Amino acid sequence: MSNAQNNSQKISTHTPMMQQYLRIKAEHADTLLFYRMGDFYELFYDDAKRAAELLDISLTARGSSNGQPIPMAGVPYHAAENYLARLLELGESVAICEQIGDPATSKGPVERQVVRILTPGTLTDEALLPAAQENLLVAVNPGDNFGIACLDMASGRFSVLEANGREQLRAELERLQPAEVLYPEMWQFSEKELNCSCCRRRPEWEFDQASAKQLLLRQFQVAHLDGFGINHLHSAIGAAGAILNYVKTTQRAALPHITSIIAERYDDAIMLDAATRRNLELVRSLSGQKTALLNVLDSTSTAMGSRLLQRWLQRPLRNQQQLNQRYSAVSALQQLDYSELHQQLRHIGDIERILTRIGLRSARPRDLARLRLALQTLPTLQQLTEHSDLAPWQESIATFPELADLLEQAIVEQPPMLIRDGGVICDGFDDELDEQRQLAAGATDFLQQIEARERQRTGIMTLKIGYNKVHGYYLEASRAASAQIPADYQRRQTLKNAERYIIPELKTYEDKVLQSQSRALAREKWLYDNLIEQIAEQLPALQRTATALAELDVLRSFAEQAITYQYQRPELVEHILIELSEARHPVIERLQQEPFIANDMSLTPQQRLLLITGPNMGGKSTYMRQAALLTIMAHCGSFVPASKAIFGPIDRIFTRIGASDDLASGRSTFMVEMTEAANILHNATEQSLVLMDEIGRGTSTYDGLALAWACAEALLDKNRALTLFATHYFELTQTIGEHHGALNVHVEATEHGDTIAFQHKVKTGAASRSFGVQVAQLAGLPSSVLQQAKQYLRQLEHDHHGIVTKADSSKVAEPVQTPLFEAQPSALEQALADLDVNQLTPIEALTWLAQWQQKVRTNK
Ligand SMILES: Nc1ncnc2c1ncn2[C@@H]1O[C@H](COP(=O)(O)OP(=O)(O)OP(=O)(O)O)[C@@H](O)[C@H]1O
Repeated sequence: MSNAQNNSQKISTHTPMMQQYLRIKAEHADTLLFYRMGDFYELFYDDAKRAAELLDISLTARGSSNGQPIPMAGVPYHAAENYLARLLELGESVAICEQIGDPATSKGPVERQVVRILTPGTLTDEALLPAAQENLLVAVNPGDNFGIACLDMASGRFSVLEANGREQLRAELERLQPAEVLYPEMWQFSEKELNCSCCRRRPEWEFDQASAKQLLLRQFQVAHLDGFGINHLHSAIGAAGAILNYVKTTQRAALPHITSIIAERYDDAIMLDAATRRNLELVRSLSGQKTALLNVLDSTSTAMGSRLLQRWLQRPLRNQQQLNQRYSAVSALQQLDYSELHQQLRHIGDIERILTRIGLRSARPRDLARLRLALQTLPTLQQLTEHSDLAPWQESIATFPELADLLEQAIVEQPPMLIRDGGVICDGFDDELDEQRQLAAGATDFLQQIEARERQRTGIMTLKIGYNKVHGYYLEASRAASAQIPADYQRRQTLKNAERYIIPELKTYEDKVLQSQSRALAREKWLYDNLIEQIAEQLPALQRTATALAELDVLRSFAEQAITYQYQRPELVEHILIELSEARHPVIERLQQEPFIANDMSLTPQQRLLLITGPNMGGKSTYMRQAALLTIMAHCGSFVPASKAIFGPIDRIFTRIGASDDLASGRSTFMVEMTEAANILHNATEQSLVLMDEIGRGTSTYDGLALAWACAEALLDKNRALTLFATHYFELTQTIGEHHGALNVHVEATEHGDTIAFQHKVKTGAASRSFGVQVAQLAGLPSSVLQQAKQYLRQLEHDHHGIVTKADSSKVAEPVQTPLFEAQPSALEQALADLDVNQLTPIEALTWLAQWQQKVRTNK
């Protein structure tokens, strides 16, 4: 039991302030409570210890209560954001408890209330959010299917879908990379399964479908959910309800920016399983040093554009009409002034998130200044996008001249961070504010006059007027000048080198200044809130504009990339096909110094498997990956690095690339490899693109070869998927490569003496050998080991003539296992071999035959 809980049982023995604290803390047991004390947020008891450890701040004690010292840690109010950001990054949630009563009129401790709970998945504050990434709150509701709801709180984008089984759930969570996941408390999920370090069990009833429906109806102010097309997604509706419940509890405010919910359909997008998403390194690389596809494709001008590009890459579309519309837009943007467009879009900034903060009434003065600039830019953007192929976007960009005017008149050029200190609203915008400000300024002038006069009167030239909260306005003089202080000065405070005095006149003006200043501030705050209300009235239209601008930003980025790196417009057809001419790998071609060798590739139902052989480092993986990356780029609407690219319908992309131990879930390299292969063989269709890189290498030669062979055969004959199959098992070039529907190709390399040169050119036909030893030499293997390897290689080649058979145990260590390909004779074969036909009568022969037929039939 925590100290705080312990103490709360004896709450009445604490000081009144501590009683208040413990009452509030009891309602937020799992959350760190930031308790406002003047200019600090303070944490007590276990919260203090935890925060001190996580933030590396000092742990002290604030007096004692109930006879015990109270552990305390505190952060200054004005620097709280930094600390909050760090805590949230570490997966903590923080309840912000503010003073809401007036200290001057309070009896006992000033009234306090939790005004917001910050959790990793519900952030909207600029300082707490990563600009270039979405920050998603996801709820998972297991039922017949796994209902998934997902909210990007900072933009209001709300979506649902249902995953059919754990594999699909994993794939979706890999795509979404949630910041926080909610699930019903009856269920058991690990952080790894949910792909998130901040998972919360929520009460079962929050996922209840009927009450979830009611919540959604109220949120969207509609009579039924038919218009959203989500009625059939029962578990997902429950999940959406849990999200709304949670967000309402944490925000403690209305959520006007969440205006609709989208049902994501699996058929709309090319499906990518979790392993494929990771392996293809679409938006993040597997290791820190590598570069993801996103990094080379992203030349967007705004953070909201960059986030949209990530969403597009993670969910490539299948609708060819929509894709063609995007291609046409990219072509149009290539012809327009896309550099100027870039400049103008930069002015737009991140209005998506600004609009959310306006909806939540938490926008800061600088948000309004940025919105003003964005609104001023809209007419130019409309002009710059004048083209028939851009009509769908141009029409969605509205201009808001009245709002732009209003913000121009109301908000100063460079407003301060917070409205609290004033100075946000322009002079001349509001008569009453001007009047209060003049009064305050007039009084300040008067104080300056007093200062000048008193210097004159006393002859103390260093005499100055100052102010602090305790003593108000005072006159300060150095202690050395004490003798010159007139009799009407009343001493208020003695410092080390100075004395502070007041005079009655000063007190009178102090009241005036403070009154007019606080009236001006109150008026300013009122005007500011009003302004936000006026903007909020137009929120839906503004959000539509923001969405169109984000899309335009991504399409503009595609156009720029296409021109800079000679990408071509893909062609989409209705029959099954992937045809690439002179294709390049979009990431490697940018990163490496050496020129990149372009290659062709053709997959059709008649030639649906390419068996790729060639030396290590020859470029097999690169060739395969580029096919998948180009397919994904094309299905986002981007042009592709190839002189020509034609795609038929694609339903899924599968990859079995590389291998790593999954120690956390207790799976070995080989187990991971086989699990991924099983997923492919169960699910790939003739419209799927399958990348199989060196399957079987995780086990012994025979098992590996056998498995690779059987997998390739199944992909060819059963799945009939479009398959790129790289292997070092040369035996497959004869068994599979010459199969109907398959083609042998190899990456070229030439041998120069003992070393090897890679041409990286893909050619028809099988490779003759592996060059493994030569590549090992390039890698710097010790020459004694290399010499030994060469000798063993000669022995092996001599013994096996290229085909793997049982090795000679007297010469090399033999892989110990039963040879899979030496089939044992079946019982029937054995019986037939044992049969002496000459000894049989015709009747016996017929009986024998009938018996065996019976046996065979019953066995089937
Ligand atoms: N078409 C190409 N043009 C230029 N360089 C290339 C090309 N393809 C590959 N490379 C270079 O060769 C390196 C090795 O390529 P890759 O990993 O595809 O080889 P691999 O045949 O799959 O090797 P292994 O069998 O060892 O996995 C790449 O990192 C890249 O630098």
